[in-house]
Amino acid sequence: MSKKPNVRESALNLLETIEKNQSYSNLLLNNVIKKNDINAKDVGLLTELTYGTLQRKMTLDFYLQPFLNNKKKIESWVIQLLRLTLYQMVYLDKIPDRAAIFEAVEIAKRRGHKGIAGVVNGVLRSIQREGLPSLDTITDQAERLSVETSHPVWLVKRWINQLGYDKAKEMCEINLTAPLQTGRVNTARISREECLKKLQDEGFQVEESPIIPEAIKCLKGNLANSNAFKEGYVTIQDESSMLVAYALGLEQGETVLDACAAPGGKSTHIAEKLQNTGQVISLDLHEHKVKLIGENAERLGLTNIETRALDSRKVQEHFSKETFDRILLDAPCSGLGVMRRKPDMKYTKKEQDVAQLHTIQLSLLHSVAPLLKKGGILVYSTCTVDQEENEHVMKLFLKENQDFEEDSSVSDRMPKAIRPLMNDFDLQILPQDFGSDGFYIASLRKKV
Ligand SMILES: C[S@@+](CC[C@H](N)C(=O)[O-])C[C@H]1O[C@@H](n2cnc3c(N)ncnc32)[C@H](O)[C@@H]1O
Repeated sequence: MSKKPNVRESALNLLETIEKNQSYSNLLLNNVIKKNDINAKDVGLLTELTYGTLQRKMTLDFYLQPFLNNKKKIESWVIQLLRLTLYQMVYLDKIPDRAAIFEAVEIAKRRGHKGIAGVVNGVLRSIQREGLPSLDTITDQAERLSVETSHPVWLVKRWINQLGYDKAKEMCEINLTAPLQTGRVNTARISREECLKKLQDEGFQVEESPIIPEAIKCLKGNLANSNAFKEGYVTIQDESSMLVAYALGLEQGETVLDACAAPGGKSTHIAEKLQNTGQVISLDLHEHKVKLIGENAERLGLTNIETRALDSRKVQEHFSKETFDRILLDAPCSGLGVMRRKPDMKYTKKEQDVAQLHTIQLSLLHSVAPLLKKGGILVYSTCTVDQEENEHVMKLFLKENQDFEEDSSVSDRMPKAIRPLMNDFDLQILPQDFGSDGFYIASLRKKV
């Protein structure tokens, strides 16, 4: 009978799969936890080891490099094992170095042979003896920040150019920390106070968000496992995403198009804000994704959402001009604002991806624009922090669509705490602003 892998072996297996398949770390981790029925204590350690090692990959490689110089070609699983162990030695106070090294050597013996175990032991003991190489040898500012915070140098340079060094540095640093889980209370069914009470009675450590009236912070536990979630009182959503429904300035009874809607986080928020009146038409490319919107709506008891699998670049074939009071385009994007949640993205994204997205974002905007009623509001949002996908897209769209104008009243609709961050008609949230995802929201109005 095969023995269940221990936590470090599971972390090693995960790191290998993530690197080979370039699969999303968050999805893989959840699958492994479910499949191996890992207990709560070990889930914490497995998450820390996997995410931590991934988050710090480039820094760990910088530290390892001088100790690997004279070694013949080392297999990739051994490199992963060295990264994983060095991560524990450098960043985790609770695990003594000797325990981390002992475990690594045992894994190397089981997975490889005595020779490999000897290499692993030798490299780790040398680091322990000689200490880590100094980052001060890197003189270029961008390169140093890249290695120090484990972000590709093209991205660091891009952020320094767009935001300045200090903001770029803050963002790289916060990307190394674990995000807090936040939830959105379904105010069509329950007040925030009552929902908090329900969750507290279930043993969750939750509190009000000071930023958004219907948001809660979950300090301990996973809201997805709560009865309040299963019974449709709460949805797991980042606070930045919750601002989109505010920007739309919804009024009861309105007809709203959500053109890129799956899995339905924002559609369901809109439907809740409409208090189950009006109609939300939620589109996404594929049937299986659209199904998720329906499932979420059902869980939340929302009956004002209609879903369709559709390429939103073809919406004009399906809906008449000036059908909708509000349109949301929560566009496909590079996701550079959510790197904390998906650290593997740091190493898989390429600079040319950003330029390609810009084209589809604009074409989606052009397609949905005629469907908006005169005087209606079009909100464009992304979970990225890149100007090319955000401000530049807006600028081009406005230039080519003279029947739209910047909607400077959007600030009045936002929660008070957000207003100081707003520009005239748009808002770029950085993860360091209040700990939420990096996110962009712009509001445009169709001229009357
Ligand atoms: C940022 S996600 C949407 C998240 C969603 N608004 C939410 O809050 O749950 C972008 C979505 O756009 C969809 N998408 C990409 N291209 C599309 C297109 N041409 N037509 C419709 N949906 C598209 C993707 O499938 C993806 O689900």
